[in-house]
Amino acid sequence: MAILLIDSYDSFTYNLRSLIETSTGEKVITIHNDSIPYTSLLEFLPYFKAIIVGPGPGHPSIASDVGLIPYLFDGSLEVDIPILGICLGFQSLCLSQGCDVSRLDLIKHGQVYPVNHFSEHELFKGVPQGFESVRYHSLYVPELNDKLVKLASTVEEHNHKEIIMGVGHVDKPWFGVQYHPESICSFFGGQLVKNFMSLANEYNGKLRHIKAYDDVLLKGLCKKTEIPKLITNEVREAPQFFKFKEIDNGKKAIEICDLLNSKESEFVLLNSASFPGDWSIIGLPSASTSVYISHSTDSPDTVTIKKNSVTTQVSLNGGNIWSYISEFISDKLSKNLDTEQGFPFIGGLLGMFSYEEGEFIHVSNLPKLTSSEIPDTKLVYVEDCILIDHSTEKTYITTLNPETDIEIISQLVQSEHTLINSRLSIPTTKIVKPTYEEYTAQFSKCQEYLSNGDSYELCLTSSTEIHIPNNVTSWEIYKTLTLKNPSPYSAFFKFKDCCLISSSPERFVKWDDKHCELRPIKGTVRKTPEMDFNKASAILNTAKEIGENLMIVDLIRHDLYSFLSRVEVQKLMQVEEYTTVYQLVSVIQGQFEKNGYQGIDILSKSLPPGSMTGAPKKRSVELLQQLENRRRGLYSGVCGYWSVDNHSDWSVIIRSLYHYVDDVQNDDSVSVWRIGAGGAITVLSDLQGEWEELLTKLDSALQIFRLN
Ligand SMILES: C=C(O[C@@H]1C=C(C(=O)O)C=C[C@H]1O)C(=O)O
Ligand SMILES: NC(=O)CC[C@H](N)C(=O)O
Repeated sequence: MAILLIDSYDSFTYNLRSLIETSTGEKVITIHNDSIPYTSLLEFLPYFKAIIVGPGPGHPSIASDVGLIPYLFDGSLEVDIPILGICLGFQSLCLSQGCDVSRLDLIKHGQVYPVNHFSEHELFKGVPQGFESVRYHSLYVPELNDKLVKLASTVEEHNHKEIIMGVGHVDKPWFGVQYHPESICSFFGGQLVKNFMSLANEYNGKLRHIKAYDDVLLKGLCKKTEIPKLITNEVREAPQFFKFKEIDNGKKAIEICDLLNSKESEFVLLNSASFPGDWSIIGLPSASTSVYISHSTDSPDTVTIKKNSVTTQVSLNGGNIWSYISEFISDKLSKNLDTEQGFPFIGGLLGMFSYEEGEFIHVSNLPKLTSSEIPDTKLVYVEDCILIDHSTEKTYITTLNPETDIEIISQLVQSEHTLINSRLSIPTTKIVKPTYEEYTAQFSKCQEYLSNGDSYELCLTSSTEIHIPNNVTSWEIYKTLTLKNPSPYSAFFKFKDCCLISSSPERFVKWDDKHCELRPIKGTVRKTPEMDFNKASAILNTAKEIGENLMIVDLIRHDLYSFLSRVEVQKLMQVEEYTTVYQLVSVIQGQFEKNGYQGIDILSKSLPPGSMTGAPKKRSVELLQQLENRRRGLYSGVCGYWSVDNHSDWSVIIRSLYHYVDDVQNDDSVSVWRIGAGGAITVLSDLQGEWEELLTKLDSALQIFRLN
């Protein structure tokens, strides 16, 4: 026997599923509200003890927002099924019984309120008065009619108005709550679900016969939402070949790369020279063993491979880029090599994925960024690396290739070199920034979507173009940026068709065989001489900043719970200091299970990063696409590595510059580089504040340029 959970494409659904499973021990089958027609669902209903109708964007009266949900409440069944509606589900229940659904005058997204309950109702048994719960809603039910009884409420602080937070039907086994019991900041959510199931069991015992759980039948029902695993084969115990050598070398990663650059030796660099990344990784592509993998969302069905200087187009044969790279690496993949040195990377894939490579984006509706197709996935497989451990200041040369002569690399790295003077600033011929007028119009559109209940938070972003004369090299730009804005996830990737220079402060996901860790940043305060840590902490400890961060923490928990059953928030909203800003950071960890999903499954289904979209993710991405009407390209994507021993780390591409090979002006004498910048817009945002925040973030990279 099971519980049916109906998802309205919300970003918190799997948090709810986990809450139901852990509090009741029941199996949960999840479907979308439009997975099947209601008439087809009818034959499955006798197998379910109860239905939980989850939250979601939109309005309960809009058919495309709620799908089959209204039919559940039309009273046409001979014997009713117990139903608990949450937020949009609650509003749908109230609307179906003839109550109005109106818009709140002060909308609450990600805000904690004390809730009181009444008449000692079973639904709130064991729940104290004034229990804290998170509200994510624009709409509310102002008044109940005689079919529904008020079971809980909260009070608005601005007008002391009571807002209904819980209802029960007078003669049907239907209940609803307006708040989100599954949020990380809600209490007694599990108790509520447990109480609902006791009520449901009591009702079922008297009136319903529930059919025994039928795995095949019910799996057929949820076919649409089940995600296949990307790695299916047994991975080897250890890499086929691995060798390393510690070298005596005082050079920093940037000095080694400068040396390689001066010798025209190819390299890619992940330069985590400061907390929380404590290693720098230099990948050394080689003509014989390296493989370049490119994929463009404009040609979704093929991937371009370059190996031994030969380029081939490979059909994905019905798969996608994720199945391709998983297959590519699967015969090389081994269990974590737990070396004494704790190498994060021993060879494998290094590179990046663009925003458009993520879910829910309809690229064909967007204008192209350059005249030719741009890569949305750009990876290089390398077997030779230089690794620098910043905690011990030790340098290692590593290889997966028995043919590699580590001595040759050691000698190269150890050869005499002084850092070639970096430029204090980079000359530009033109900088095209977003305009305040355009931003104002987009900001007010965001507010409209937020107040209609279509989104709880929208990460609105802009693009700035920088025209740089071609006599300035990308490596020079990198050196200047990393000097002015050192960051934990600094990176330099130069490929034939694109280049990325990142000074990102934000980890997206890191994984090994056992865990994955996500580290969203949301909440930003500019550093000035007057702004110290304590003052910034006070600003970051307000409803606006907490709400922004909380929404993304809940969204990421959902992304992880869609694959894993053990997810933990290890840090909730801590203030961290960076070169130009203070940021509010949370850390969420998920644990992998034996023979279950792995890190690559999570990465493939969690892009774009929630901190760059807002929540609910699907609807927010769609709205942002309409609003921004441009490709974000590498900005808002991720860059990092996947080691063949299944250690992996990806950062969010922000505070970064990027360039595509065709993006040139004036007969190729000037290259166009781009920087994206933006921030989360919520109902508590103010236009001026958000605009300044955007400029602050933009400045973290823009500060290195001067107009010629
Ligand atoms: C959108 C950007 O940053 C994102 C938005 C943040 C915010 O709204 O506070 C903070 C960090 C990033 O997740 C950017 O840097 O352009
Ligand atoms: N969290 C939700 O389910 C929100 C429901 C509805 N879209 C509102 O804003 O009120």
